[in-house]
Amino acid sequence: MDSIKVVGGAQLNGIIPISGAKNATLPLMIASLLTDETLTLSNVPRLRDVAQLTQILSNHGVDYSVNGKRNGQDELEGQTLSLTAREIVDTTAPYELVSKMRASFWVIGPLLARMHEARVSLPGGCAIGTRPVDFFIDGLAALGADIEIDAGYVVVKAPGGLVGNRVEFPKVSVGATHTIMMAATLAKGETEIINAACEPEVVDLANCLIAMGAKIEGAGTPTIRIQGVHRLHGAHHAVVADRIETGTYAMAVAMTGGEILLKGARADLLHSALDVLRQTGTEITETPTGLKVYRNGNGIQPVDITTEPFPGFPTDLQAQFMALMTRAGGQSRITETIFENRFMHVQELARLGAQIHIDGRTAIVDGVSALQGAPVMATDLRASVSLVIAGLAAEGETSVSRVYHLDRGFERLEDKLTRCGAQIERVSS
Ligand SMILES: CC(=O)N[C@H]1[C@@H](OP(=O)(O)OP(=O)(O)OC[C@H]2O[C@@H](n3ccc(=O)[nH]c3=O)[C@H](O)[C@@H]2O)O[C@H](CO)[C@@H](O)[C@@H]1O
Ligand SMILES: C=C(OP(=O)(O)O)C(=O)O
Repeated sequence: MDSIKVVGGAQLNGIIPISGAKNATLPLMIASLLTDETLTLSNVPRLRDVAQLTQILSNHGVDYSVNGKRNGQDELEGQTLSLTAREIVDTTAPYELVSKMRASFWVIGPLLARMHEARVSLPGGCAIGTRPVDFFIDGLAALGADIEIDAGYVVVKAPGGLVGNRVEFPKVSVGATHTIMMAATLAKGETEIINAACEPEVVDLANCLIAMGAKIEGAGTPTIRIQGVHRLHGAHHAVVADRIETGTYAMAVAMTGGEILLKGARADLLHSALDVLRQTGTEITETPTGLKVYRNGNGIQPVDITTEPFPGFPTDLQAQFMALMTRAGGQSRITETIFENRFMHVQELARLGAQIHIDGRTAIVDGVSALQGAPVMATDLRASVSLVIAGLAAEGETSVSRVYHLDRGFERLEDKLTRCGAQIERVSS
């Protein structure tokens, strides 16, 4: 199993290209199930989750082809992925495939909308909480589906097709918003989603669905209205920049010092996290090509944060921010409100000398003047990268094991950081 070795102490200077967002790419790929024509996605990141989802989609009958190329500076550009679901050959999404990735459960919406039936295993994904699927079930039932849970599978049927309705989520859910929005595009009549997720990835999916012929208004606000159509057609869509990757590298520079241009990054996708970073003493400037992030030798100021749905501080940056706060000049409080078990990085950061204690949903971090490198274990995707950020600033060598988590969501992490002066390498065993 591969591990990542980081020798801390180097500043980061240079350019980091920001990839297309994993969390937009996955629902966009799933949207290909809604049409028998080709959906072409550009700026697709090379990630384990993307490869995994192509397997799941091909099991349903989706043909796909991938093209990637290098630009003039020998920099890899995002891939172009063409997906064609001319015929759906299987409406079952099996446990062996779905258990590896939470987002694969979302195929339930398009399969039901197009084929009027689906049998989808209950999902897996990052072990950061119980992560139930009740909002999906209630939402699809509101659109007229009969639903049964059978031996770990959600079995949905709507023999006469789905019918638009009002769907109100008790709590904001990104995945349930994606799924109901996709299902509603082919339902009869109007669907209104209340308390919809406003995340940029929902807007990106809505834009792609609109390009495919869907009638959707209000994506990016808490109320989305979808007027069902008879069929969707093929389209070309470029995946939005990854705001979590952007925030992660911005925090890495805030940690090590230096100056980085995050090429292709968009400030409007992560205002709250950038505001917090500015309060820590990091300078962030918008430029025509991306975001410039700079921190000189001055210390890191402690800042309290609470994770919230967009436009609040994202839970997917909580672990990385905690890593940064381990070196702050004082105490900070980090409150996680989205997932009940998303502090697994705390005990690993402690191995590096971080001083953190947990009080319910809040982690209280007392900044230390130095971290010391040590062997640590990645527990989930964002936790893994928080250990890399801590390792970049720790004295000596940090070895992060179980990096397969990292490969789910960070494209060429070692390569991007090495080019900016970090001492980081993958060790295969
Ligand atoms: C692939 C992808 O895009 N993953 C993101 C997505 O996950 P995901 O879509 O799984 O997360 P949700 O937004 O659905 O989860 C938000 C909260 O709602 C709860 N909930 C959700 C559905 C449901 O039926 N019942 C229920 O109780 C969850 O347990 C959680 O407490 O949004 C999360 C929140 O921004 C991010 O951390 C993940 O990176
Ligand atoms: C939690 C994440 O992914 P998933 O929802 O696929 O587990 C994530 O991207 O941080």
